[in-house]
Amino acid sequence: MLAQEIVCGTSPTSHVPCEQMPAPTWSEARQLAFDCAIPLASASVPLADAIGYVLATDVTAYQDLPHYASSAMDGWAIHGGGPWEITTPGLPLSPGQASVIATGGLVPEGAGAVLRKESGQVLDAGYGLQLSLKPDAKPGETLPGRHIRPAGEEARAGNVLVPAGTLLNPAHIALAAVAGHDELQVQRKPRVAVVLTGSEVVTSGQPAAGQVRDTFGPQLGAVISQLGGIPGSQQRIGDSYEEWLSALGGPPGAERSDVTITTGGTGKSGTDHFRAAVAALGGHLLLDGVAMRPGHPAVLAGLPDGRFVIGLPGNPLAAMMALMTIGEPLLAALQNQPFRTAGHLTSGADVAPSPGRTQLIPCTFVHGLAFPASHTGPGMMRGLAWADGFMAVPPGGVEAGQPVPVMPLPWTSAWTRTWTSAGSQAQATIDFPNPAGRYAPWHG
Ligand SMILES: Nc1nc2c(c(=O)[nH]1)N[C@H]1C(S)=C(S)[C@@H](COP(=O)(O)OP(=O)(O)OC[C@H]3O[C@@H](n4cnc5c(N)ncnc54)[C@H](O)[C@@H]3O)O[C@H]1N2
Ligand code: MOO
Repeated sequence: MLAQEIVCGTSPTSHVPCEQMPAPTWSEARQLAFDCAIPLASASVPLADAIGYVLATDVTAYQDLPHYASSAMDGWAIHGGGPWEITTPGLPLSPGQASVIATGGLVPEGAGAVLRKESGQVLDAGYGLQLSLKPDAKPGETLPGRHIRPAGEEARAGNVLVPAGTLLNPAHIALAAVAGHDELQVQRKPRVAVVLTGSEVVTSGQPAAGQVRDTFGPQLGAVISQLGGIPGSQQRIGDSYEEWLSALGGPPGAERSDVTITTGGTGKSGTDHFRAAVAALGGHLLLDGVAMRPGHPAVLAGLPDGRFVIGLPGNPLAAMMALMTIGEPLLAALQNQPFRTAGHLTSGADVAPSPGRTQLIPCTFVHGLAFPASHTGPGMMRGLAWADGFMAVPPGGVEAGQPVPVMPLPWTSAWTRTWTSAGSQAQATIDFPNPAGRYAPWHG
């Protein structure tokens, strides 16, 4: 859903056309992509379906957890120090009485403790069964509260068990079930359609000269899911304006996406139609180019029906860096997730300056250092394939030993340990919890 105030470029207040403004920096572009969306509506879903969604409303305890005092052992509920006369289970106990109880059973009124089976012995006393402590029973077995799980020891009625904003994992769902919830209110996930463009793009086998093998079709669905979206339709078109118009307009009656990602056609040649098609559909550009490399021609637009369109450049690495710059914060905002700022690691190598633009370089994280990968040209996938994240090297470059902004990739363990398990917004700042592991902590 589009935010009410849509801005372009670096001005927060005016509606200056994008082309008249300097391209925003990488950080500004990320912030702008985040700020231009408001969260999608929430919906109530059955517990099991809520895993992987962001919780929209706190899950609270309807009653104390556990809601009654129960036995932690198989044995006897006892009143007093023994020996005890064994009575009917479930009835209130008077001093000197005991009754059989199973693990999880309701502790009867009057019971001060539970004597576990191994610690007691039963004799027929003639007038009834009598329970006594075994001589080898552990000390303290009859002390008040022994082997009783008191009511409310896990939570009190009204306590917040899972705060709104949490990305729900299976254990959260189990906790909600324990607390008596049947459905949870979750943030709707954005539906993301993909339009792959380019008549030179082929989808199988080895491409001939002048053709390229499609790198986006096989990976984008998974990356969209990893960013919290629901992959929708995937359409392939050539390079004509008519095809662009009809693909962005969408087939009549088709389920509308919240976001459409296009690939290619962000340049300004005769076969690049992103901007013209958006304009013809009554849309407007929210971002037109970013001061970064690769990926500088990336575009973000809004259509009158509330849809966002992300224009990824055709070059494969450029497209993925543009997706992390624009798509990642946009999808986070639509899901009511916090804005994710870059962390910092120490650079393991010098990176030369590139005046006026941020260099996005796939890198590996080794013992707290970030090492730029090789094979990171805008059209290459080889460097990214082995990377843990990417460096966002400022225009002035970076020297080995200096801190450099870094971000994890959605498919690496670094991402899992920083962001997808972040829970509440307050916990969502980047912090590696395992400094002893391969990934050392980020510097602030
Ligand atoms: N005169 C200029 N030319 C270019 C500029 C510029 O500033 N001035 N910028 C260059 C940069 S940087 C980029 S990035 C690209 C952006 O190009 P487009 O978004 O218009 O993309 P295309 O021209 O359609 O394709 C570029 C490149 O990517 C290949 N491609 C396209 N789709 C796929 C796919 N599905 N899988 C793999 N590869 C794909 C396509 O064949 C081209 O090689 O413009 C530069 N030019
Ligand atoms: O920005 Mo292009 O994205 O360098 O390949």
